[in-house]
Amino acid sequence: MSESIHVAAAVIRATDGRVLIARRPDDKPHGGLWEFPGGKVETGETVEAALARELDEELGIAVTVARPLIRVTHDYSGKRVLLDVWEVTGFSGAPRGAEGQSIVWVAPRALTDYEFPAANQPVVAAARLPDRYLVTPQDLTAQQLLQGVRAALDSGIRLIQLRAPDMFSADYRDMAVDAIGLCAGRAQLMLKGPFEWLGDFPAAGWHLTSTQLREHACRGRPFPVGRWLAASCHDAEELALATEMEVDFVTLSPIQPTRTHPEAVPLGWAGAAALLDNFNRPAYLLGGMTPADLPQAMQAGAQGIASIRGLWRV
Ligand SMILES: Nc1nc2c([nH]c(=O)n2[C@@H]2O[C@H](COP(=O)(O)OP(=O)(O)OP(=O)(O)O)[C@@H](O)[C@H]2O)c(=O)[nH]1
Ligand SMILES: [Mg+2]
Repeated sequence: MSESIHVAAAVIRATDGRVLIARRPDDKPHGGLWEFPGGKVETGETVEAALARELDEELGIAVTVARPLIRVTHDYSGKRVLLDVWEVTGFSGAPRGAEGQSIVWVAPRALTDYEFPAANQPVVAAARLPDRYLVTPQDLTAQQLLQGVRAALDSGIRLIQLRAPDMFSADYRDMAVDAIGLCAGRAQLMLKGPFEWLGDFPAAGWHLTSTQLREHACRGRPFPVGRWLAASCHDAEELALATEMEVDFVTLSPIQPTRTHPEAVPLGWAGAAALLDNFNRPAYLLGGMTPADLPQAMQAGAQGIASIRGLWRV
């Protein structure tokens, strides 16, 4: 396989959450499309150094805080590009189009209104997703669950999976309607349930079990891009199925031993990092994770952490 071109790119985030994008000059490859500022890593240069140099050259800013966000490999008709994307949350200077390019600050959900090069779809997903994914605990009443969801929203949680494997279907469906109402405009709710329910909750995203993934992956995405689709993965084979099904993001588990699945063999940090190295979409590490694990999860190539006990406040 040919060497890929290593590119450092930045999702630059303002304190209000908006993201900076730039329009590629007409005379460059993918001219006229929008991009995350950045450019090619030079020989002997670290990615972080390349990122700092490119953002100085292209925008006239100096990076002070950055974290790895996502690495995406893409094949542009024979030319392989490795987009090494960092989230920049601290910088000095006021960004300007130093090479004459237009720049614009965009709310994360509005990023989908802009046209990016083909490699960027998972990068746009990563830029829109938070670093914490709350999964609700089992063995609670609907009232306890909704109270916990309210508390989570107040604590800043923006992505929630309504998991209640022991609840009767009718009760789960009623609770889902209430949870969708609570989350409206504040957080993205992901539901879990049979495929037959997909059409019943259009405001909610869908989180597939690994069993559903194995069963349905060959048929591709069950609904178009624009509504969030996620899947639970545990190994390379399931990650490959998630790619085949074109999910927007995954959970990868278990990282550490957990009470929910005591029989499962943990992947460990190194195992997770190795799996994510060959995976091109945002992934949340799950299994014994707490917010204190966020830096290490990001170093392992993850979007962040997913957790039940580590993020549940009541
Ligand atoms: N910076 C950047 N490059 C991207 C993105 N998406 C994407 O496919 N690319 C591709 O990555 C490669 C790097 O491009 P670049 O043109 O920014 O490189 P550069 O700043 O070093 O420019 P130069 O070659 O004119 O010196 C190009 O093939 C470009 O199309 C993106 O979001 N940001
Ligand atoms: Mg560039």
